[in-house]
Amino acid sequence: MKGILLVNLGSPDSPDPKDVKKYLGEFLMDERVIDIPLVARTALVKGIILNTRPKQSAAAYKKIWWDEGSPLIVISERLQNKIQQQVDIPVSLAMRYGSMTIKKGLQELVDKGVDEVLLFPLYPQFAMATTETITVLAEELRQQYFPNISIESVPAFYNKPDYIEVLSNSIKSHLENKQIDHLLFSYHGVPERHIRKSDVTKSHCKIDGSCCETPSKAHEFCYRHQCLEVTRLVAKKLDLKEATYSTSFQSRLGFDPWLLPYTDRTIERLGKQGVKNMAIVTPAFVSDCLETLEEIAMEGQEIFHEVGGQDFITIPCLNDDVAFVDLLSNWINKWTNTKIETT
Ligand SMILES: C=CC1=C(C)c2cc3[nH]c(cc4nc(cc5[nH]c(cc1n2)c(C)c5CCC(=O)O)C(CCC(=O)O)=C4C)c(C)c3C=C
Ligand SMILES: [Fe+2]
Ligand SMILES: [Fe+2]
Repeated sequence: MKGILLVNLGSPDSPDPKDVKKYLGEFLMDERVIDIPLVARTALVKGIILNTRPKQSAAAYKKIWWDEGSPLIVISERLQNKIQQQVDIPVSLAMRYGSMTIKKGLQELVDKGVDEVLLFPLYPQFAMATTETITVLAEELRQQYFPNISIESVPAFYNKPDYIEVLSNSIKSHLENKQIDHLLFSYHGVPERHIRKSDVTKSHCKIDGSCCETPSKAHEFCYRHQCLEVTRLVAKKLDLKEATYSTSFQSRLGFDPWLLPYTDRTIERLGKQGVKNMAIVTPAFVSDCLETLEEIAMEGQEIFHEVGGQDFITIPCLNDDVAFVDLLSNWINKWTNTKIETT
């Protein structure tokens, strides 16, 4: 029997610094997130980051935490429940980090009689630190604990026309009757090094002005290309004029060069250049989370107001919107009957 495992990033069990430290320890010790040799990674994460960051992150989590729990997890559960109502096969939910493990999710499916799993990383764009770490871990767990099941993974869906349509419609509906001067597409950042590492051609990704627009096999695994494509395709669909939108990357951690331009500096620059009303959309996240509710909706807004900006509209993620539920359920139903199309 077929079954679905939706996988998102995960959150701490609570906004308590102790739980945040445990969660960050697991997350940042992942070799696909902080991709340096084990000894250096341990020294950096356990010796430096975990001594200071958990307190700071816990304070941020406290600002956005809901009575039901972490927004990212609550929203992912709502999505799972709504999809389950539209498909005939079992749908489970797991998180890459934290208590809702992929192992438990696979076990739940196996207990229901599933032996063919469609692994569905909830990320529109491929990244080593998201899609790849999920698929690699799921395969390791399969080999070790579930050798009698098969796992097929849903690839990044950043350029699927029906996804672009749902995203564009969501943006349009949130901007209805609003006068905005600029729409910023802010994606989670990654270190530039991750882009080069994921380049299957080993020579295409120069992270310059043009490589991401020059067709290449590398783009199947190029996070930067896939982010820029989402912006381009949505802008085309919504007929946005060139100077009225742009792309930036948020949530930088550490001192390595990450993808440019940075979101916080872009918001500041836009405000200083006289943009009075701006909107911001975050298409690397399908569920609202710390990075959208705190870093963008709170910190981003504060930066914009400090430099003279006025209206700052944060467009919610697709979350459990009916159109997004229909989209994912449609893809799942197609796979249930045949095989899902790959990009
Ligand atoms: C959308 C995809 C994401 C990518 C790519 C990504 C890369 C990445 N992240 C860090 C470090 C942190 N990320 C944190 C939170 C966080 N990151 C994502 C998504 C991506 N991360 C989400 C959805 C969240 C929010 C989780 C939630 O519970 O709401 C954090 C924790 C918060 C903080 O202290 O800032 C860290 C740390 C790195 C190093 C990285 C590298 C590629
Ligand atoms: Fe992150
Ligand atoms: Fe590129």
